[in-house]
Amino acid sequence: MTKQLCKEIITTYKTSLLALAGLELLHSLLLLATAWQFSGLVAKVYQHAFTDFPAAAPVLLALFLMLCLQLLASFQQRRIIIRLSASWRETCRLRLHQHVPPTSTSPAALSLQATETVDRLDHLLSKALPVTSALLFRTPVILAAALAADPLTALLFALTLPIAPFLLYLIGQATKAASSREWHRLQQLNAGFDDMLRSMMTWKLFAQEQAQRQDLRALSQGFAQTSLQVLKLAFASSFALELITTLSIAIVAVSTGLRLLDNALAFRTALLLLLLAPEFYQPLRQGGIIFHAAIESLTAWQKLQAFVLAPQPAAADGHHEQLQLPPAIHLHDIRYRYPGTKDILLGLQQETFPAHKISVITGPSGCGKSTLLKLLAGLLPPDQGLVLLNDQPLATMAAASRQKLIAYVPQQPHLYAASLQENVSLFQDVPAERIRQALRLASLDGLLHRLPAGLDTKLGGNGLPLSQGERKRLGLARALLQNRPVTLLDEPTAGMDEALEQQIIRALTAFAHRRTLVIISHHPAIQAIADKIIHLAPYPTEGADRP
Ligand SMILES: Nc1ncnc2c1ncn2[C@@H]1O[C@H](COP(=O)(O)OP(=O)(O)OP(=O)(O)O)[C@@H](O)[C@H]1O
Repeated sequence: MTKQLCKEIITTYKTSLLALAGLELLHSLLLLATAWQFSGLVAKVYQHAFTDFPAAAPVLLALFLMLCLQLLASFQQRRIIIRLSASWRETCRLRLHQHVPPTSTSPAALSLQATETVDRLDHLLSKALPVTSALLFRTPVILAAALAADPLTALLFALTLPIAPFLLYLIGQATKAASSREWHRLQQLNAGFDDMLRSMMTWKLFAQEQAQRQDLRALSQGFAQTSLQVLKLAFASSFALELITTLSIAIVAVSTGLRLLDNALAFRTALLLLLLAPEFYQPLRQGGIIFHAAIESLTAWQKLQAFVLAPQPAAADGHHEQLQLPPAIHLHDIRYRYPGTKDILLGLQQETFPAHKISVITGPSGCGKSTLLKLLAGLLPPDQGLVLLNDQPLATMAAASRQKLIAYVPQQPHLYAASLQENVSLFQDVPAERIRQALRLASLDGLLHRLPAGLDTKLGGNGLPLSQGERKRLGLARALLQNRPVTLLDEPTAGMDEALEQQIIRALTAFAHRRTLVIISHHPAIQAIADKIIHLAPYPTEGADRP
């Protein structure tokens, strides 16, 4: 899993990572030069080599410049890392958006993935990346310098270095499981809270808020406990690493100090080693602090990788240009069962929705009419069989081609927190007159006149809420504006009065000319304009007799 993530980041951000590596190397060499210069300065002061300040001025100036360059290198590294992390999170969100299955993921789970989960990846890049680059460049540079200056200290560095990673490995095993548990609890809490907010009115009506409150409290406590467990482990790992690195520095200090007393080591070399020892162990120290955050990031990555690593959706493949329009839709031996359910919901041997015609689907509630419409729209792939547009299998068409051919209006169209114009045009640049015309055809001109800011009136979110019927007609206006050769409508007139239904029917009859129109409806008035009526029967459950 980590390997795939690393591969993805390395291939996407090769140039930034190379720049980062170069800066880290420069930073390490500057650090070494500063320590060397500083130890030389102190040694000369100690040996009274400088008689006055001007004699020491060039060395001090060189030191100052080196420190400034170090700061500059750090600043640049930080900039690259922050940009890289922001860009990677943006990429993840875009891919999540591209690959979200339209029907099978709950909005709560999705919003958690798009916000909290993606943000947790930041720890990995903004915290773990600097430590990794320091371990890869600074540690070997200092080790090589120590080897040149004093092989015994280099040996001490080399012997104490692997203790910390080994310890982290042990702690990591425990942290991984705890982090996973914490994540699971957070998802439960999120879903519970989302559910409670949606059903608040119902709970109040049935005086059940108290029970809900208790459920939510139990979920929150569960999450708090697992979070505390993770924090305890994080504290233990940081403490263990601090202890080990401090002891290691102390061993190096005692060894150099004793040999200095014995005159086995020059003063300048001893000072240089003492200056370098904390720098050598610094990445390991930081490793302890970021280790827990990195595990959290990896747990988050587990949830995201299926979306992020999925192949990119192909651009329009020209299928929509080759088809004779509007296409007829043919079904061949279709079977569909929702993932996680026991029984097949839909089974159709042969069915055709003819071109230039209105087909109406009817059938008892729950028999799978809306599911069939989603199969026709290509939003759900059948488990078995083929959906063909003329002779082209829908499954082999690029999503972009499908979108150019098919408009789908669900039972409850979503209202975006945006203007009426944007809600109808779905954020496309469309002349206002065409939007007004679509609203007129969908019998929403009355609403348009009532709205204070006309097409610019904000809807959804904190804007104006629409009635169920208005929402339905807004979905219809979208489809009329999109003007696709295949238009699929799920109960477009449900809940409307007769007069309104007649207006919609007139608009649909005119619209159906030169299109393949498929409508789910129980209404006799809609069935009266149908060229073909398809009665969908519930698919027999296992053990029952097939019709
Ligand atoms: N995402 C899903 N996962 C599992 N089961 C689902 C899912 N969506 C729908 N179902 C189930 O599939 C069955 C058919 O649903 P569908 O909405 O297609 O029926 P319908 O015939 O359109 O019903 P209605 O006329 O009441 O709108 C229902 O029992 C429903 O619970």
